[in-house]
Amino acid sequence: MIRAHSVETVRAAEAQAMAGLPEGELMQRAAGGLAEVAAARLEDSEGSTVVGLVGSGDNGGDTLYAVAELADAGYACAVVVLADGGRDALRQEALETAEDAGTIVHVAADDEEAATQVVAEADLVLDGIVGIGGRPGLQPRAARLVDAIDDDAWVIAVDVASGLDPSGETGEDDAVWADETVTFSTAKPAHLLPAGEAATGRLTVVDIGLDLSEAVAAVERLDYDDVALLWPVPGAGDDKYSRGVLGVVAGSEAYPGAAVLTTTAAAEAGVGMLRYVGSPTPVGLVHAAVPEAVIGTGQVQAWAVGPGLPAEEPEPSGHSQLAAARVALASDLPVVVDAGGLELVDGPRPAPTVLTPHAGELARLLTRLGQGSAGSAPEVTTDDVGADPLAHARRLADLTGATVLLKGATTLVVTPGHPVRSQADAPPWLATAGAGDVLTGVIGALLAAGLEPHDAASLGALVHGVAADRVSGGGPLRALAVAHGIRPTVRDLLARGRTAPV
Ligand SMILES: NC(=O)C1=CN([C@@H]2O[C@H](COP(=O)(O)OP(=O)(O)OC[C@H]3O[C@@H](n4cnc5c(N)ncnc54)[C@H](O)[C@@H]3O)[C@@H](O)[C@H]2O)[C@@H](O)CC1
Ligand SMILES: [K+]
Repeated sequence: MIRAHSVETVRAAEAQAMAGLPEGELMQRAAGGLAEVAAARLEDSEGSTVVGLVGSGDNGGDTLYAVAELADAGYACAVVVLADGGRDALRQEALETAEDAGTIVHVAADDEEAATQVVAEADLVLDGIVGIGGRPGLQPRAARLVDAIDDDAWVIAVDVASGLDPSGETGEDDAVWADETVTFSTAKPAHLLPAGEAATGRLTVVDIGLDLSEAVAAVERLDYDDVALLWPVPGAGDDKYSRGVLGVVAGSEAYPGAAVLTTTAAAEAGVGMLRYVGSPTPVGLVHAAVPEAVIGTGQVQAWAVGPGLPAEEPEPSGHSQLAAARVALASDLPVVVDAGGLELVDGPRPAPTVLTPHAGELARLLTRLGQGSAGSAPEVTTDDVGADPLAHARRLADLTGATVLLKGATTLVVTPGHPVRSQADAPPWLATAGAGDVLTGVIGALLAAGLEPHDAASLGALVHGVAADRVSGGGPLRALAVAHGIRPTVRDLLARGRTAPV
């Protein structure tokens, strides 16, 4: 699992580490790790010129010491001072070390033209304008210099891409767009959340010795090795019932395929048993495509409700299906609710619940629930959710007490009382009709096996994304192929867990 810690947590760990170390030791470690990564990238790209953009804080200090090491190693190095107050505002010892090693110093406020030229010519740029002490946005001069960076240059953000909100709460267009971020001891929320992830680029964590083992993470991301830890694997004493029975209420005369996709994915995820509830056309299709499924209601351990369910415009043949959906939602069993099923959600349920909206569905649901509780809450739009996905997912989680899985290039899983999970495993090709139905089937299978909603949703998102990646192989995919990719993906991820060193 990748964990990101808040700025406050990192600063506390830093203070604790510094208490037992000589002054400046942490910065030396940070700068040393940074210089090592930079040198490796220069070697790979046969680059020779380095520019550090430096601000007044410790982020600038890290950068100055790293540039000094690169200058010592023979690279042609310059720094561009962006701190208000120029040279005097920098850490003097760090500046002297860089200059002694042969670094040329330009003060942007004194000669912006010369500074712009040196930036434009660099093969590698170290962004040390601001780090975790930064406020969102760049000052105009910094923005102009960042604009001057050559498209072919390798841009390394030191700790956090300058201009981002380190907490990843608010998005910011005016930020350094890094190819890589070198951060220290732990990821920061901005690296893993939609508001900052794209500007972060590749994330490289350099260990500087902060102890965060007991610290609560602000954001988590499951990785491949977590599958073996979390995936429900049957034991010798299990039978189909003990492994979990999933009831699927999905598909309709208008959208019969959703039933096939959801049940196929649940079967591929290895559910103990499947029950399917629907109208005649999808029943026929499920019968043919997933012969393992039992048609009709019966005892289940969890429900998957909603893909292809026209809850707003019920079909004449779908009344008993809609009634089954309402019974499932009113039950004390775990439920994953998607698409049409979300129209039936009217507040908290007393049992484990996963809601899987995309941005538009989340906006509609918040508008509806917000109006219900506050009387005159303003309408929430899809654009509102797009601009601030985490806050809106949190709002729905708070209103319903449910786990909210907000789909997107980065999928967020928000459960009250848990660190946010953020998964970015899928290729953009997965943005295709039916992909959500597959995800619902996988999460349903995991809930039926007894996983907590937070784990079921994030593990489901991971496996769904990895399966899509494998199926795509860099090209188009279709949702049914992703559903069929779930089984080999889980098998290989479990095998990876068995062979991983203990
Ligand atoms: N906390 C830690 O554990 C460690 C921190 N280190 C480095 O120290 C950094 C944090 O240093 P600081 O706390 O000095 O803070 P920063 O270096 O992030 O920047 C703070 C300074 O920038 C100014 N500023 C804030 N937002 C700005 C903006 N948008 N535009 C222009 N100026 C802005 C502030 O007024 C302040 O003077 C980390 O990101 C990391 O690079 C490392 O040296 C090693 C360990
Ligand atoms: K930075």
